[in-house]
Amino acid sequence: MSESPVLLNKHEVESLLGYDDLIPRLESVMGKFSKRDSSEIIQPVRSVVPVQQYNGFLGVMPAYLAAEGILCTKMVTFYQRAEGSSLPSTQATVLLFHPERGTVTAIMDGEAITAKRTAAVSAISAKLFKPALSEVLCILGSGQQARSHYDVFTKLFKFKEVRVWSRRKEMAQQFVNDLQDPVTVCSSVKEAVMGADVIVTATGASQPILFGKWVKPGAHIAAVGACRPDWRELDDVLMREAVVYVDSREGATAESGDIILSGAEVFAELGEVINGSFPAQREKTTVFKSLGMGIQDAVSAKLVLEKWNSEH
Ligand SMILES: NC(=O)c1ccc[n+]([C@@H]2O[C@H](COP(=O)([O-])OP(=O)(O)OC[C@H]3O[C@@H](n4cnc5c(N)ncnc54)[C@H](O)[C@@H]3O)[C@@H](O)[C@H]2O)c1
Ligand SMILES: O=C(O)[C@@H]1CCCCN1
Repeated sequence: MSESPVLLNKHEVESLLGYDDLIPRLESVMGKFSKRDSSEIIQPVRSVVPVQQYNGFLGVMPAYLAAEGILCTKMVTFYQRAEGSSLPSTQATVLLFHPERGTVTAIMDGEAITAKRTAAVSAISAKLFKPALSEVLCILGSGQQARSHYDVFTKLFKFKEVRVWSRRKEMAQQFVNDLQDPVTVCSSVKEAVMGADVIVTATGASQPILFGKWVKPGAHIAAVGACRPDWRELDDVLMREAVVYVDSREGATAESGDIILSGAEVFAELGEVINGSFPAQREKTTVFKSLGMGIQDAVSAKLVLEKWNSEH
């Protein structure tokens, strides 16, 4: 008789998933992915079903990591919400399967996984690409991704100043009120990014909000929003002047409006830099365009289940 799957809610996943264990696993799996060894990793570009009348999408993100014995799928809905909407824009559930039996071994919240693994991968990009002397961090957006990015970037790096901007200033103020350490609320994107060494864009924008003319030469931009071919966060100047890195070439060329519409060239995948196949051009202005990958969810969910099993 097959055992029932382990069911884990958002609070349980949140408490079981820590960056100290997660970051090395993500570095390893991103490097393996970029080797394109299909006997190791199978991850198709996600399937996305538009829910047009509600400005939403359903994404299905399968991944199989043979060596680690991880068979996983994340189902995620993401919506462009009207300003002031109380509904979350991103919701997700992750299923783990027994690779041999095909049975479901765990069903867990995907929102905490998505928030943490996305920020962790951005932090890996910052480790590789941010200027040697990085004193100012700027975060554009004040939602789930903005908070997870704040948490992991201030955990890993020492910044003299952290700034935040949100399209609704009261939301930026609320974001800051929830934090222990001082963060400057900025009234415009220009004010927030001028002189910043590291910029995180984590908004639901579909038109550019970050313009290359404002960006300090040599800065690093971790851009996690705009995950549709017709959505933008970054303008053409920035996309064409920066050295552009991506999580996956296939995902970026299928889904990134910032890359597709600007005609920017992709220099390398993050995993190719981790493998040493391509250099980290830290001295130049760099953009890491993140779309999100099923393998990131897979290693995150496996880590959560391992931790849960060790405690039960
Ligand atoms: N790269 C990845 O792996 C990944 C993972 C999850 C989410 N995302 C994307 O990141 C973005 C943020 O996700 P989230 O979960 O933090 O969402 P969220 O709804 O929690 O936060 C979105 C933030 O963007 C702001 N915003 C919304 N529309 C805007 C607009 N038109 N202009 C400027 N700001 C706007 C909101 O006010 C809010 O501060 C979304 O585009 C989402 O699809 C990417
Ligand atoms: O990889 C993810 O989880 C997200 C879902 C929302 C759209 C962007 N990618």
